[in-house]
Amino acid sequence: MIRSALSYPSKKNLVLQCLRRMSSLVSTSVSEVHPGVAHVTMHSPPVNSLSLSFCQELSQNLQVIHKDKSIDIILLQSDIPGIFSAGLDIKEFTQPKERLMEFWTAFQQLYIDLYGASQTTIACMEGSAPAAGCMLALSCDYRVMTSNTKAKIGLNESLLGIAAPPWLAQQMMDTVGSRVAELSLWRGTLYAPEQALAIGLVDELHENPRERALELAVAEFQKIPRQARAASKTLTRQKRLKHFHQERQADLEHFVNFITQDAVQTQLRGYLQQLAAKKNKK
Ligand SMILES: CCCCCCCCCC/C=C/CC(=O)SCCNC(=O)CCNC(=O)[C@H](O)C(C)(C)COP(=O)(O)OP(=O)(O)OC[C@H]1O[C@@H](n2cnc3c(N)ncnc32)[C@H](O)[C@@H]1OP(=O)(O)O
Repeated sequence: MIRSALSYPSKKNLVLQCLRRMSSLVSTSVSEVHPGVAHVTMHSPPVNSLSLSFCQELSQNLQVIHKDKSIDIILLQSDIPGIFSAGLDIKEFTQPKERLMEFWTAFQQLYIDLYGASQTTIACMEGSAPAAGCMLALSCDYRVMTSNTKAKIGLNESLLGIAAPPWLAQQMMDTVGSRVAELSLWRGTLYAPEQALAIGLVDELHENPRERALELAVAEFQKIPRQARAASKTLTRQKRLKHFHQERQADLEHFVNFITQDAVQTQLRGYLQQLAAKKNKK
């Protein structure tokens, strides 16, 4: 039987709660929901867009959990209805160079901390996950998405006049195959849940992704020896991570050079205006 977080006022739980209270961190919370299973919950309204501080905070929380040997499964979720994460905070793209570098470095680190986690990670998506929101999901080991057709997932960067970084494009290729990824990337396709399931971008649809993820964690994944799960991950991810570390500095320079181009900045401003206009029409 699955019990609620409050049923487990374990030492671990208290440590995690104290850590959160002691820090000024506010956009993510961590709680042990079942022995060995931690929820990492994103709550940065309105849309969980990944700003510099949000990336840093999420990373910091993941690093705390990584060191905690009592946690072997992480469930990544959002408490904003209809949204998993809107991806990178587009306003960050218009900042001065120093800040852009800090921002991208934090985003790279978040990828390392999530994709490279030794624990088993499950993305519980109750809403949309465009672009870097999709990166968060792709970095997890398993993806459960809502069956609500309003939710969308995919890499829509091309529609902003930009392109996904090579390592994110690679994650898409690893997950759905080269040809589907290639088409998705240049079209900027955002998939409805049934389509995402059909191409293998998500693993399961469920009316209640949180409930399903916890059930999977306890009834299925925890039954597989922890060290075997971690070793299997190493088999498939180590090469990618090694390459990423080798290319990290070049990736940073590439990002800054690309995003500061006048044509790109014009496109991004136009995209932000489209978002605002869409909101005004509601
Ligand atoms: C070889 C070439 C190599 C190139 C290397 C260069 C690398 C460059 C890489 C750049 C990588 C980018 C990855 C990204 O993540 S880009 C971000 C992409 N994200 C999006 O396009 C999402 C846009 N948002 C939406 O589609 C919708 O908001 C939503 C998530 C579906 C939610 O819809 P909903 O109707 O609920 O909400 P609203 O649209 O009304 O939005 C509410 C407010 O939130 C603001 N908003 C939304 N998304 C973002 C965002 N990503 N960043 C900042 N702000 C965002 C929106 O403007 C509203 O704000 P307001 O209340 O102030 O009006």
